[in-house]
Amino acid sequence: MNAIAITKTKVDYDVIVIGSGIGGLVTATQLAAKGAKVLVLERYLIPGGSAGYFEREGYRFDVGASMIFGFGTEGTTNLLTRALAAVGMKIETIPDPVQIHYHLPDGLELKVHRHYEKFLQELIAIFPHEAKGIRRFYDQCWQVFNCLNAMDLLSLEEPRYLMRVFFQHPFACLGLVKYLPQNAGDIARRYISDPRLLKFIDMECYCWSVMPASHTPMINAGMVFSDRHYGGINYPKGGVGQIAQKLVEGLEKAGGEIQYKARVSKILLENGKAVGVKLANGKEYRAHRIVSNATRWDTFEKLLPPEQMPASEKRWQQRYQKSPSFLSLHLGVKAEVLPPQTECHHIVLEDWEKMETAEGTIFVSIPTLLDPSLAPEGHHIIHTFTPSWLEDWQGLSPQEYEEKKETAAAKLIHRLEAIFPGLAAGLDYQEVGTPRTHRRFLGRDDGTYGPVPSRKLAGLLGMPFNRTAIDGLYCVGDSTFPGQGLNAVAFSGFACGHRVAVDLGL
Ligand SMILES: NC(=O)c1ccc[n+]([C@@H]2O[C@H](COP(=O)([O-])OP(=O)(O)OC[C@H]3O[C@@H](n4cnc5c(N)ncnc54)[C@H](O)[C@@H]3O)[C@@H](O)[C@H]2O)c1
Ligand SMILES: CC(C)=CCC/C(C)=C/C=C/C(C)=C/C=C/C(C)=C/C=C/C=C(C)/C=C/C=C(C)/C=C/C=C(\C)CCC=C(C)C
Repeated sequence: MNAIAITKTKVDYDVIVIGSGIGGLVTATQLAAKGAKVLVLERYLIPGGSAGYFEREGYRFDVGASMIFGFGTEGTTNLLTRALAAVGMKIETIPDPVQIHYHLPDGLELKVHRHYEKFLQELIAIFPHEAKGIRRFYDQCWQVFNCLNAMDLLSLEEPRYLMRVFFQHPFACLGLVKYLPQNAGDIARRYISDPRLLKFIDMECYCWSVMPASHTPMINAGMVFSDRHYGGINYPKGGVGQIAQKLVEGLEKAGGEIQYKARVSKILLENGKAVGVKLANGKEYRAHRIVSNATRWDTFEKLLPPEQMPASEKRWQQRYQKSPSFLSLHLGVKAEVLPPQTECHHIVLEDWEKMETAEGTIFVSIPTLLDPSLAPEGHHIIHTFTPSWLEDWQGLSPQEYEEKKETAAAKLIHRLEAIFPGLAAGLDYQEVGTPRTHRRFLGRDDGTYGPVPSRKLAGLLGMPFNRTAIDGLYCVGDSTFPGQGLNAVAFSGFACGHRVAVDLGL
């Protein structure tokens, strides 16, 4: 396919996408499927970014979490299924019967079953006096989800789409308009008063938004708290890395291109318009539209001159801050370490005061319980991670850095012995990642997990869509509406692809 020729200067592509995270790849595949000439530039060796993988001694580890939303088969919110289908791809998935097994302070033990009513019964059995409030809160989440799940999910920056969707689903649209400025904590407090139950709701939010309920947008809570029972949590066979691999396969089949080890060092501007990119190796490519899947901090402070940062970006940086990064422990363990009936995902916290502190909450994923092929026979993967800030890992000598990693890993393993007795003795392989690792391999400023509100905001209202103040430049991924999460960045990719396609007249 030929690039659309508008200017006299040679234009190599219709669209260049910087980065092959799931946000970037969904944008690229959506556009390639519509006939655009697309190039994806990825600085690393494989695609996927936070949803990538690495292999060591017979284990295939997911870089990020293994709890995947968006692989349902019904409705419109199954965005990973739909993104793959758009380029003729499909992934076999394995359903997870329990989203999370919580191990919380004061013996609060609870499983979030895929079956909604079973989850509610388990929660109500612990808080019988709040039975009504529990139902009313989670039922409101369903109202949000049902609105979203009724409509085509595309760019909210495209007036003709908004008009169409409003005429097709007026009540669903008005429902969403009502929830857009709200946070989950305010709605929970309307129905629930038990402080311990409210702390539980905080943890329900924190474990994916890294913010308590008061700072977690209700739209996102509605998606997560309902889709886990609707489409469910489904693990891609062969590991999370399969999602990006298949999207790349589909991209190439649709005529798109991807280059690895291609680090973009600069977005090229002419008369204030983004017209191309320059790679670290000096090569330059030009395109009609540039999409950045790097974080907004990386895009506007490193790929563009920071002294020319648009006022809207400065305002965004005041509203949102970088969430912590993670200390990640990738463990290979003997199978007998896991008690029978162990669930795939766990959250461990011993003291409510520490939920948001560094190395407070522990997240655990054991993907081999769903797909045993990811580890050598008789072994499992235990991926455990906990919030950690870059500054705690800076200014260390190589030896001090190694020692700090060892100490932090030993502390985590010791805490995990509470749910997996014998873990330390059953270790077969161990690799520790720090915020420095995330910064280096994912190219994310300070290794951040993504933006979080720096103060209480009105739900999702402050989160920017895909267009930026710079003509021809778009952002996609978790620093755009609606934020972190694979299904969330897939939405951002659908929206970005849609907006760019309309702008290109495709
Ligand atoms: N369970 C889950 O839902 C789950 C699991 C894993 C990851 N995640 C989420 O995925 C989201 C991230 O997705 P995303 O699409 O925003 O981005 P991403 O950070 O995953 O991907 C960005 C990509 O851009 C590349 N890149 C950065 N700068 C570059 C440059 N200058 N030149 C070339 N390439 C460059 C990086 O190498 C990376 O591959 C996060 O929110 C994360 O939490 C969620
Ligand atoms: C027209 C008118 C009037 C109006 C209009 C309105 C409208 C239409 C609106 C619309 C809106 C929309 C579309 C929206 C959308 C949204 C979305 C899609 C959202 C999504 C979301 C998602 C999410 C948030 C997800 C997330 C997830 C996550 C983050 C996950 C994570 C996980 C992890 C980390 C795990 C951990 C744990 C353990 C391990 C335990």
